[in-house]
Amino acid sequence: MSDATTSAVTTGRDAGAPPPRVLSIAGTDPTGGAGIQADLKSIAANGGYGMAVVTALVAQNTQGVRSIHVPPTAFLVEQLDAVSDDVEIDAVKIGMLFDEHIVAAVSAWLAAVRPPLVVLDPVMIAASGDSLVSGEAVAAIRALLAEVDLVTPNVPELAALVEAPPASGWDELLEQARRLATDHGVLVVAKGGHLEGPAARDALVAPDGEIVEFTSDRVDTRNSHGTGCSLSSAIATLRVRTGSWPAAVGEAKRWLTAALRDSDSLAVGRGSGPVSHFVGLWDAAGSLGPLGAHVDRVIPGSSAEPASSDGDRNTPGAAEVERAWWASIEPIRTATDELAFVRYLGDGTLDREAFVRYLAQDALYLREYARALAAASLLAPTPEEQAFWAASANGAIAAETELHAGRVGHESLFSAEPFDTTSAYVDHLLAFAARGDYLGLVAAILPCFWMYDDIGRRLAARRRPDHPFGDWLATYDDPAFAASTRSAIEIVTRHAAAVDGEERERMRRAFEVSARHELRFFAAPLQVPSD
Ligand SMILES: Nc1ncnc2c1ncn2[C@@H]1O[C@H](COP(=O)(O)OP(=O)(O)O)[C@@H](O)[C@H]1O
Ligand SMILES: Cc1ncc(COP(=O)(O)O)c(N)n1
Repeated sequence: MSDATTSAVTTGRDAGAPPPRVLSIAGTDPTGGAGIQADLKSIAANGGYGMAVVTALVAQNTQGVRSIHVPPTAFLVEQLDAVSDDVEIDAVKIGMLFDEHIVAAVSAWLAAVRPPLVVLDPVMIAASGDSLVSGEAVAAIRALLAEVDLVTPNVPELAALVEAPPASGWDELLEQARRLATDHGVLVVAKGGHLEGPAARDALVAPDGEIVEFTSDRVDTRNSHGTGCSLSSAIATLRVRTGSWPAAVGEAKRWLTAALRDSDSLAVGRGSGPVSHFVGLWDAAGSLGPLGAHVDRVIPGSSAEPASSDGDRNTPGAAEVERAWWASIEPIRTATDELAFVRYLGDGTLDREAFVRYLAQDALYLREYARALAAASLLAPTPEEQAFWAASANGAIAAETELHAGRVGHESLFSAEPFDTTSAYVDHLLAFAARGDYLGLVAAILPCFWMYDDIGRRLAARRRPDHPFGDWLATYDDPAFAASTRSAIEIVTRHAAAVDGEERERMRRAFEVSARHELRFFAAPLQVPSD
């Protein structure tokens, strides 16, 4: 299994490569929220070409499962062969397998075809609580783990696979995931959707025990039908596109959270409804205006009216801006993750002097960053934004600087000279402030929130009792900072969605330049400063 990060999720299409051809092998949901129907939407929403082989037909809706019809296994094999005899498959996502006969047929097909990537969602129980597997299936699914790259159990599925009671907390969930990963030599995405608490946490756990955590705010909705199906299909698709499992899981979760947030807008069914798979795309399509906008010829005598052509057809919504901007800095984010400084900080092997150099630069940076935030408050068009930036300025100067001073001592901190990388970053921010350019300024401010929050989550997950930088890594795991990051993203992307394309691109460039400054900032402590 290679983790080399190659192509980026920067565009809808990856240069030179066809869209990933992703096959879902799963059951059906006629209401379109789970199973194969959800998989096809998820694959498409994440830039792949979806294909589907049906294991079982399920008469279900948002309220529950009514009955299950399983076609003969021989027909399942015919469907599988029909696909693999003709199409080059880039990734397979396996969902509902229902019984051991289906598991055996899929297992034999995998052994013969050997698709490059296999993700297994070990579906056992629908969100409604109904069982989707028969008696012997769990043992057969456990045996199938030897043939897959990554498995995505929820809390009860993980418990069934490791033959333990369902985890009641995060640490217990991680422990079970570690056991499953080690025992079966498989990557595990342990999903914490069923746990309590304000955050929805998932973790990617490797057989060697390495854990990468992914956290989002818990969306207040009952529309969790098909979240597991959608997540696993997105991961399979994005793994092909990014070449990296952590990037694929992170991107998939980010997309799913946006789709959950928009789910109430769908109004499908009276139970636990589907997520809004095409949230970004529909935001963009919404700007096409009323249906009929594409009528470009009116035949004399017909009653058809040409639709109004005003409005910017390419205007995205805030969610789409969020996704596009984050994707546009994917190579920068990956390069940051791969920096020796970040890796050594995570595994605890970082040289202490380099760590102190980093703290000193960070303290110098934060003083000026606080000024940039204060300027954003000064220029803000609404009292809410004014208050948000002012509170962030306060947070940056007070809490963070205290934190640094507590570690290194005021003297060595403030006697340090700024590195060129620090000065360049600060100058980039303050130039927007000096020009009174609110939109450029807040776009430039955003990566410090967003990238720090993103990297911080992964670093915080590396903590262990004897970690030399353990107390520092713990500071990255701050729910209040995660909440501020979310607010900052929402403020900036809302503005970016409201301006014209040229202005939006100017903002995105300010954002991207700051992202590059973040990369250089993290690289600097291990580089010999130039004169
Ligand atoms: N209310 C929620 N808000 C945000 N993310 C959620 C929520 N519920 C579930 N998720 C996410 O959806 C995915 C599926 O999670 P989970 O509900 O645990 O699995 P399943 O759908 O298989 O039962 C995970 O990434 C989880 O973190
Ligand atoms: C055919 C089928 N497959 C899977 C699920 C579970 O969906 P989820 O766990 O994603 O809510 C489902 N309800 N129907």
